[in-house]
Amino acid sequence: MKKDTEFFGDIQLSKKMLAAITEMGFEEPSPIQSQTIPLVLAGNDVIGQAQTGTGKTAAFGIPTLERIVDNRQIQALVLTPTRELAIQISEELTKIGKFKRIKALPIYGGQSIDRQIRALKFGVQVVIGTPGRLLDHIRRNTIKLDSVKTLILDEADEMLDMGFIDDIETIIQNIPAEDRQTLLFSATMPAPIAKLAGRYMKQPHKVTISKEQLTVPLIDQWYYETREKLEGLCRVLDVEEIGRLIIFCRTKKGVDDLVASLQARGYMSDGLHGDLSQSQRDRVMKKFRDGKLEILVATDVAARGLDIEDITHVINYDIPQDHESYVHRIGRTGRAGKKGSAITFIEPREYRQLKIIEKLAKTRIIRKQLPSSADILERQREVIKTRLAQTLDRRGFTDYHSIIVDLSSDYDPVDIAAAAVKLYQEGYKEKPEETAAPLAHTGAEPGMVRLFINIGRSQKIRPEDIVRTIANEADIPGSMIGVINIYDKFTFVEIPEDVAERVMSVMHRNTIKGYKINVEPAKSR
Ligand SMILES: Nc1ncnc2c1ncn2[C@@H]1O[C@H](COP(=O)(O)OP(=O)(O)OP(=O)(O)O)[C@@H](O)[C@H]1O
Ligand SMILES: [Mg+2]
Repeated sequence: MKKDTEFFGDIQLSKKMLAAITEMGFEEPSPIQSQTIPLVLAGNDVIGQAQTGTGKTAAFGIPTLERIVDNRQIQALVLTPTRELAIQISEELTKIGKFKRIKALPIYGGQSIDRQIRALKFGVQVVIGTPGRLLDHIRRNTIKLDSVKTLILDEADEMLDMGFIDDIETIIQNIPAEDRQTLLFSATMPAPIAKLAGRYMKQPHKVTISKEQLTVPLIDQWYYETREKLEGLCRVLDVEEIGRLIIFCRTKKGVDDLVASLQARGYMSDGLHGDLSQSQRDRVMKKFRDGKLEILVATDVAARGLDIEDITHVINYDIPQDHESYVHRIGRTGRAGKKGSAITFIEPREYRQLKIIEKLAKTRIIRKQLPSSADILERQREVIKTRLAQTLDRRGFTDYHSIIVDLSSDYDPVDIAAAAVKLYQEGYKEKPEETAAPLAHTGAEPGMVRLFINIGRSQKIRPEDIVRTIANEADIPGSMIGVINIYDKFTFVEIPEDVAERVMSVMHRNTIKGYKINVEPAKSR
């Protein structure tokens, strides 16, 4: 007889299932997977708790999809707290169910309901949804849940949290109770959840991986105490070797403000929060996943479940409201065995709150001093060294040989090279980002050039002062100068292209009301 099962660790799975997860690069089950998959396959209710990034999606996904039969009825329903997570889980389940040809459909608010209705009519076996939109479909009678056998609450504690509980109960009431299997998964399971779960679950098996520590040991965790968080953040961004980064803020406005400040300083960043349109949310997430965006600034909407490759750092620009939020936020890095760094900024009065989080998350968050100017310089030197080495390796600089040959009759070659680096470093200091094109037109009207003016801590400088100074120093009428945008410590002006060079050279290292200012072309994002 032909064998149609194979082993994943010591779990017996169908060949089709094993082929799919092998294609996904899974060789061995993770601890939560080896403990929960057999229980779920046997039809049990399960509460699964394991650290962030340890494969909980596949822990419920593999056995649930393995039990799905070949018809076009909804047999499994996954509830998630956010739209982005619904999309992500739908993608992962589609991969897991690839050879079983399982149709999974994400259903969430902000997306055309008609399109969802058409897809549901076509017939799918797994639905992954956010509670609000699911309720919508239930009320419109556009979704049939009477053949659902498995209900999964991913991020169960968040789902059962006060805000969601009524919605969840209504959804549960639409699923036949007799043969319903219920699964709860999360990295955090506060005690009251187990009690609540008792209402919906039948003799649940509780599986807990690693009781000692809620956070992942591969994540380095530290904090900075400062009253100047923006300045501190920029220093950190200048010294840390960052691949991809999520910065968490407490409020939507906080996200918008920080994005504006970072963009103005030339850091490629964009925001994600609940007030954006769904198409904006999708666009930002796509850019971030595709590596076209280095810094994602977000509210807690991005704290749970998101699995994005190579996030090297998570920064809590605002301290999280509780230890659960801390655990989930920092868990966006250090996933699937990779290393990560989690940095928290606190103001002096938030020290106690940090200590409470540290204690409840059963972790260690060490204190560090903000990088000094010397650290930043040191890092710039390293970057220059790397770039020089790359340039040397790539060749293509022979055009410049004659300069060196000419100079070497009078100077030592090592001195010439060092002087070239100094020249570069001085330029580099003024333009921290390599993308700073000379006189960038970033966002400016045709024929105009936008300049970025950093006025440091000199809060007393008003836009009129800036316009007057530029007009006087560069000898152009004030009416030619447009003031674009005013933030705390910097502002943009737009000036005609043909006077840009002059304004730049006159204004460079000038002062306004005795304060030193810094003028440079606005950088493209
Ligand atoms: N057995 C495995 N072998 C290799 N990689 C795996 C395995 N299981 C899961 N992964 C990968 O590990 C990553 C993290 O998995 P997943 O998103 O399911 O974590 P999680 O436990 O749900 O985390 P969170 O608590 O943040 O939601 C994913 O990229 C997933 O594809
Ligand atoms: Mg998850």
